[in-house]
Amino acid sequence: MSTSSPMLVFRNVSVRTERKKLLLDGIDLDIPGQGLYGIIGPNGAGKSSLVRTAIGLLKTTSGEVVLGGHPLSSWPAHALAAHIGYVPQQILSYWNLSVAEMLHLRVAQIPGDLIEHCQIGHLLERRFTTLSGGEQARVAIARALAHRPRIVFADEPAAHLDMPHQHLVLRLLREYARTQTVLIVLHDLHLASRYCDRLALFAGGKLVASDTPARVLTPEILDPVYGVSTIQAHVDGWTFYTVRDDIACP
Ligand SMILES: Nc1ncnc2c1ncn2[C@@H]1O[C@H](COP(=O)(O)OP(=O)(O)OP(=O)(O)O)[C@@H](O)[C@H]1O
Repeated sequence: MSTSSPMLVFRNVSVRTERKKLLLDGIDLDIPGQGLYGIIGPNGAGKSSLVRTAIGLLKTTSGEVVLGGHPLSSWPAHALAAHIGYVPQQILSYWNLSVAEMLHLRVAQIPGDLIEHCQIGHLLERRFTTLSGGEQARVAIARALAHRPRIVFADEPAAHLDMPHQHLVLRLLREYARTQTVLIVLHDLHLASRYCDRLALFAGGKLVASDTPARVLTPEILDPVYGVSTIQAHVDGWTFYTVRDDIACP
């Protein structure tokens, strides 16, 4: 399939839990065959549910997810595992493995440039469970990219990272997205505006807007969704976002 065709398509996708709670509500979205695609929105908006549905961890109640031109439901599990990389929101390891052992579960030969780019060379012999949150996040990103998947899902990979490592990881994912598809959940709107090619804004399980960062990150669109009055500051060509302090958070 060419990089110009969509890599991932949601066609009128709704997802309900067994107790009938609506997690996603009629989502129509095309994710291109390359580029860094940001998913933003308030807590509980449905961002993780979208990612979990895209990789088959949540089943659609109606509508269809199409991955690489084929219905997600038709993908054999081993082919799906080879095609995608996933950085979950909560990174868990149930075994007392070293970082090198964890990565070797994915690939026989760990790419040296990936170790360098994720800055995890000094962590390879450490037990994963003893790492700090930021160190675990960098290992999780290396693990997600190690087998060169066609599409990567990263659910808040920047959440535990300090400022330099946030940019390190965003640059790494943007570089990867030059030829592949990367879908990333972000809360930091500055990072979203600076690194993402396109953004999809979610609220209450619905897709509110899907466009370039400049077109989505406007007070007219953000304020009703976040229930606050946003301010944008422009410094050195970058845009930074915050809220006025004279209003109550929702
Ligand atoms: N299995 C489930 N059963 C019941 N409710 C669920 C389930 N999974 C998610 N939810 C609820 O659905 C809503 C969307 O959850 P989701 O994790 O997709 O939000 P999110 O946008 O990723 O939020 P956050 O920014 O807080 O991580 C939340 O209210 C959540 O509590």
